[in-house]
Amino acid sequence: MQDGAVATPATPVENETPFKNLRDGFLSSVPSTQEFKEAASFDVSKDESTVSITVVGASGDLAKKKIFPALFALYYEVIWWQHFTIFGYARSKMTDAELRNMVSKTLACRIDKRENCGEKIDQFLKRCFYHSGQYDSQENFAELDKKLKEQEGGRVSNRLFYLSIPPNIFIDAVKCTSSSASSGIGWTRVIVEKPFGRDSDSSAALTKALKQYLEEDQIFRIDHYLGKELVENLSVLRFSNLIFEPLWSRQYIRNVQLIFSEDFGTEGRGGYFDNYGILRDIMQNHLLQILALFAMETPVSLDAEDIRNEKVKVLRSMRPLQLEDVVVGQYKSHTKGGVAYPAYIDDNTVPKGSLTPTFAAAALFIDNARWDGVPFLMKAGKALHKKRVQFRHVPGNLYNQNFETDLDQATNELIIRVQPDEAIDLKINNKVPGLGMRLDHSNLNLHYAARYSKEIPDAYERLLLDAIEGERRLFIRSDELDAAWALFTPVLKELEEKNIIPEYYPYGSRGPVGAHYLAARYNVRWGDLGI
Ligand SMILES: NC(=O)C1=CN([C@@H]2O[C@H](COP(=O)(O)OP(=O)(O)OC[C@H]3O[C@@H](n4cnc5c(N)ncnc54)[C@H](OP(=O)(O)O)[C@@H]3O)[C@@H](O)[C@H]2O)C=CC1
Ligand SMILES: O=C1O[C@H](COP(=O)(O)O)[C@@H](O)[C@H](O)[C@H]1O
Repeated sequence: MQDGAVATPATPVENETPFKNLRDGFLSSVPSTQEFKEAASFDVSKDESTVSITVVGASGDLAKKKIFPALFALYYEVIWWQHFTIFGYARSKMTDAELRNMVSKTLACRIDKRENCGEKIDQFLKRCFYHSGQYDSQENFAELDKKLKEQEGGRVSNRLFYLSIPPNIFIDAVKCTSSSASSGIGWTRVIVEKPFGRDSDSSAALTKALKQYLEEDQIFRIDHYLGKELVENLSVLRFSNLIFEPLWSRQYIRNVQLIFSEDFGTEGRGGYFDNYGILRDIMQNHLLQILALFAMETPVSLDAEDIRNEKVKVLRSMRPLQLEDVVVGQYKSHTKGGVAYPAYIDDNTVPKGSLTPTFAAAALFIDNARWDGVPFLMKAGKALHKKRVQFRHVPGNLYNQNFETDLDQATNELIIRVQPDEAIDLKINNKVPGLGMRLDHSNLNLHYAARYSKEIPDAYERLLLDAIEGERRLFIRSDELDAAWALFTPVLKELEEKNIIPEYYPYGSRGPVGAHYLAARYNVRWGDLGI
């Protein structure tokens, strides 16, 4: 709490909530065996069944950076299923020992952070195996199936395949998985990584192809932003606080801003990125998902289908993005403090003369009774001056100029910082103490690091646990995906067909000035990136 206004209770909320199930205890403490037994509803058949997780593309960047560390964190925090196996699968030749060595390197940085971590890593690695094969070989997947069966030891087998591979080989891998390596009696689920196509047509084709081999409820389309703590908290903030929900409409909210800013370029991923650009990489998925959660109507229940129904409804109420409501940019080289930062096109995996946007700002509108006329402004960019993802909404002002304050400055704002330093800030106006009447602006804030001692789980931990539990709430349904692409496809086509030249901005800057003109057109000033 800033400005020393009100004392907060000394006991953190986490200590007031007794352990109820594995998720409640998740990351706060490792549950005792007794607690684990009491949480039997978590996995009723844990003695008889097995869970096998196969990371397809195990040699790749995402597997090393996110998936194996998340699996280990789940293992460390949740004791986990008595019988579980993790397989890496890729074309690279590796033995089990080499995979374990690779995984242990990715975990090394965690060792000193957690109690008994080294011991836990050793136990975890013993459950990790590797099989080398082609992504389109039924025979190689049948070999994997055989190895999985050996580990499953005749128990009911539940299998999760995480497709951490480039999109052009998704379908081959799904086909082989479903025909040669799916589980017999238990469930088989497949996590699919973005990008889910490049536009409406390619996305529909991908969905159609996936559905040749899988039912919709077997497909878990991951958008890792939905697994981020502050994005999860958005619905809680909205629907459990009476002070917010009545204000959540055009009547009180002037504009909503969703800002994604990275302080590094495409570094090493230029080949992938150039085929997609920032609108597809960040806006059409991560930012639009946050927008949908922010703007949807109250769902009938917290069930996955009820929430996803509301998200689809709000996405379908939106106007497709118009070319005049988009500004695109691309970073150029810049030297600062004697260090030369490269331009996007200096990346040797990017084609010469590429016009692919690394920055975009956009204004979107929802044509429904709640949001009619409210601009939802998005800004996303790489190689900017700060690393920050946040969104804010700006309600109208109740006071007027008579009180020696800048009217625009005096609006209330709710700022939700997704990362880093997760925080929620509510900007309020208050009177400066004294005999006069002068207004000041202060923040009521919840800074997670100060409020909670527990480590915030990585989005991939939450999402992997959800997929294993069959919880679909945070995964994208195919009709959601169609609705999201319908909003972006026309403008993406226009940008490409008209060869729109991006505005060039220096690496490490605040991005193109065009973003400010776009916001100004809707009478909006971008919020400062700091809270
Ligand atoms: N990396 C990231 O931060 C993010 C990635 N994603 C998505 O996750 C998925 C995996 O990403 P990432 O790990 O970066 O991908 P990689 O490029 O590292 O590829 C993963 C593995 O797939 C195999 N592979 C790569 N290219 C080909 C090819 N042309 N043909 C056949 N096999 C190939 C390689 O394994 P081998 O040669 O051993 O078979 C490689 O190790 C992608 O869909 C990506 O879009 C999504 C969000 C973030
Ligand atoms: O999906 C993607 O997300 C990352 C940013 O993820 P974060 O969790 O680190 O915020 C982005 O760098 C990448 O380009 C994109 O594909």
